[in-house]
Amino acid sequence: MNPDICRERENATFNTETLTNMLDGSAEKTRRRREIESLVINDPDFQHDDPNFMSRSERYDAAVKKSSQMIMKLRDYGISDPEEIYFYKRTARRTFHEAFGLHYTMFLPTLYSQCTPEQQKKWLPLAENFKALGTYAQTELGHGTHIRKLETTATYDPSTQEFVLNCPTVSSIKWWPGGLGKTSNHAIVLAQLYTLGKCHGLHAFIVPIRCMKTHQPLPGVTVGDIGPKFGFEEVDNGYLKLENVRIPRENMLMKYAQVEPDGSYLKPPSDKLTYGTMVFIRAMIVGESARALSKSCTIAIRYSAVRHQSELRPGEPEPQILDYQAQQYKLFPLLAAAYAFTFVGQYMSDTYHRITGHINQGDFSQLPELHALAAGLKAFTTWTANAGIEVCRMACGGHGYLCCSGLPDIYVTFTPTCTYEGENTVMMLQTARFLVKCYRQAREGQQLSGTVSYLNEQQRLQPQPVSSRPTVVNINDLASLVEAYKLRAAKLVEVAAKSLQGELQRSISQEDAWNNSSIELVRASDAHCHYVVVELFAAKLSEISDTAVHSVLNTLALLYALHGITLNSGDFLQLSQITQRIKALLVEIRPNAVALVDSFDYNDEMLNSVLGRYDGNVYESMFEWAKRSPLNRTEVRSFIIFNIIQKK
Ligand SMILES: CCCCCCCC/C=C\CCCCCCCCC/C=C/C(=O)SCCNC(=O)CCNC(=O)[C@H](O)C(C)(C)COP(=O)(O)OP(=O)(O)OC[C@H]1O[C@@H](n2cnc3c(N)ncnc32)[C@H](O)[C@@H]1OP(=O)(O)O
Ligand SMILES: Cc1cc2nc3c(=O)[nH]c(=O)nc-3n(C[C@H](O)[C@H](O)[C@H](O)COP(=O)(O)OP(=O)(O)OC[C@H]3O[C@@H](n4cnc5c(N)ncnc54)[C@H](O)[C@@H]3O)c2cc1C
Repeated sequence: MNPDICRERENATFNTETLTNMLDGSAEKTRRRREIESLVINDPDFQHDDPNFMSRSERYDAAVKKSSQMIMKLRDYGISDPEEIYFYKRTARRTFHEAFGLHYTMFLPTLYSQCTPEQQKKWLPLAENFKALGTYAQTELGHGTHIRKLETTATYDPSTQEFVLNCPTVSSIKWWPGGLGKTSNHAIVLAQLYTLGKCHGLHAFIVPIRCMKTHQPLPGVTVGDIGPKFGFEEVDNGYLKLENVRIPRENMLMKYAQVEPDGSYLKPPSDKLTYGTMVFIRAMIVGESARALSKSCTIAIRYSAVRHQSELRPGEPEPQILDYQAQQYKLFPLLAAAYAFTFVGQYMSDTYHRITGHINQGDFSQLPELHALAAGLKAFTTWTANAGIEVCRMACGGHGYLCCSGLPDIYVTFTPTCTYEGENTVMMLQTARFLVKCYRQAREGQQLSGTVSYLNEQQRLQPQPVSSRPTVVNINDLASLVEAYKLRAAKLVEVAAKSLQGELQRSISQEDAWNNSSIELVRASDAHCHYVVVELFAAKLSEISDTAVHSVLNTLALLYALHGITLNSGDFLQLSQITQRIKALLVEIRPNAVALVDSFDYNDEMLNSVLGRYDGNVYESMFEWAKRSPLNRTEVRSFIIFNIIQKK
């Protein structure tokens, strides 16, 4: 064990186990999570080669093998609780995606949420037993964001009681679905429904694409892999062209909208229910942001504790790089954000399940807020985490650029979360749409509840303009900082609403007014989400009884809030003390930095980083890893070089 890292742990002011238990929910939950993780870590079947030394095809093959092994093993262990399955899989996957990822994350959840009981009876046994292996095929070459314009059609033929599916143009070819290229034999296809000559918009259909016996593409189906990407090398994101593919009427997901045998159409209670799976994944991605950022911080902070570089004072030994204020300023606000997002992720998951419970009872009233919250927080947390991972990588200097640091893999695997499940700017604009609506309702005197209840104050504080209200009050008091964020959000929502109003007064169309105000609208959403994160962090603190853990998390929460103010200082009143206070907080966090990342409780196998190793023995491990590079298998690799040298 590296002596520096041992000393860091000895000097921590709190018990990491207590904090880990709190993050997990209880000591028992920590015990069970670790038990599940150790099933993977101690399993010789999961000691695969490092994917970085494999070709793309080898990576895909290894991912398929791993996915099928996971299915068998989960069955053997009798693990069936979704959360426990998730623990098992994320340990086995480590930083990467799994070959059957879309089956779990989108295909199955869509069947659970959008099938009738009869459809569930047919499809769930097939899907849960992996006879029907599925993906979610929505995006087309020509349209990803604007799904109302998707071109794939499903036309009902009452004479045979079938839907006929077609991708009529090149731009309508389905493009991107994970697991579509080679793995899946079924796809949930989003298509424009036509019945009795009328288009009823997007609906979801279960489409068999490959033979369940031979795995060959079915007639009318052209399907394949879209080629290498920035990351996701083990995933066969695919293309799909459907030409007159017939499926039975019962293959339309009919929990909400229905097509009767004679072709008559029954409307759903809300046409946005078809988008439900996206809301689910957006809500879950918030927690994934926390995981990617906490892993990156674990690597960068542990490494910064063992890395010595330069001189602080002449003649003295090189200090740990974690002692440089500039290094702390890079990493500790990200560490604070990782904790904040962990709590926000838990909140988002709870909120999703609570509101979905109401939706299942026929109460759709909270769907708009759920959509706005999931869209906004997905965008807010993925943007921050995405940028933060790169900061962590650069904070490790040159070694951060090596794949064995783990950071490049975390980055390339995480960065598409800013694009998939709704491109982030577009998601922020969806949240803004909800905020502006709420703002107008509040101005009309309606009482708002939930995360937007602060907009009620617009009325109370009139005629005083929001922009002239006092902002930051007490920089050492979290409640006061929450208030500052609330006022900033209220102010920026008002600015956006007024920009829209101003544009409309110039008698341009609603749509152009919206487009001309989109910078203000995105800023309003960002401020709203930032407020929600600070508020939830503060709320979490009130649940913590352990004094030492409370104290260290309070320091992190203050840092998160104050650092956010400095990044957006134009929106707050500038307070000269804030930078000084931030510096003091960095000093406070310094002795606990390693213990705070230890509390995330990533074991070495999951972290997969030579720089972030628990024992801090980074240099020995880097050398061992380098020896395994395929280029080192022979001393003379390229005979071209050999020939050149010989000619000289
Ligand atoms: C047992 C199973 C256990 C499973 C366990 C799983 C555990 C998972 C854990 C972790 C998972 C983490 C991550 C996993 C990663 C998986 C890999 C993912 C791979 C990627 C997949 C994809 O990308 S799928 C494709 C995604 N595509 C999109 O997101 C498209 C984005 N576009 C849209 O959503 C819409 O087109 C858009 C919202 C932009 C606009 O829609 P439109 O119909 O045009 O609406 P608009 O006119 O703007 O608004 C009308 C009205 O509707 C409201 N609204 C819009 N969307 C929704 C919605 N989704 N819900 C509710 N309401 C919605 C909108 O606000 C408007 O309202 P009003 O203002 O009119 O009231
Ligand atoms: C790794 C990966 C996996 C994926 N997996 C799947 C999958 O399994 N299934 C599936 O169906 N899809 C999948 N996708 C596709 C993904 O959902 C889309 O790429 C995503 O929804 C964004 O759509 P787009 O690519 O059309 O981007 P575009 O919408 O073309 O965005 C391009 C730019 O235009 C801007 N823009 C677009 N519309 C607006 C607007 N209204 N206002 C302001 N700006 C706008 C955006 O902000 C962005 O800057 C995957 C994508 C990736 C990268």
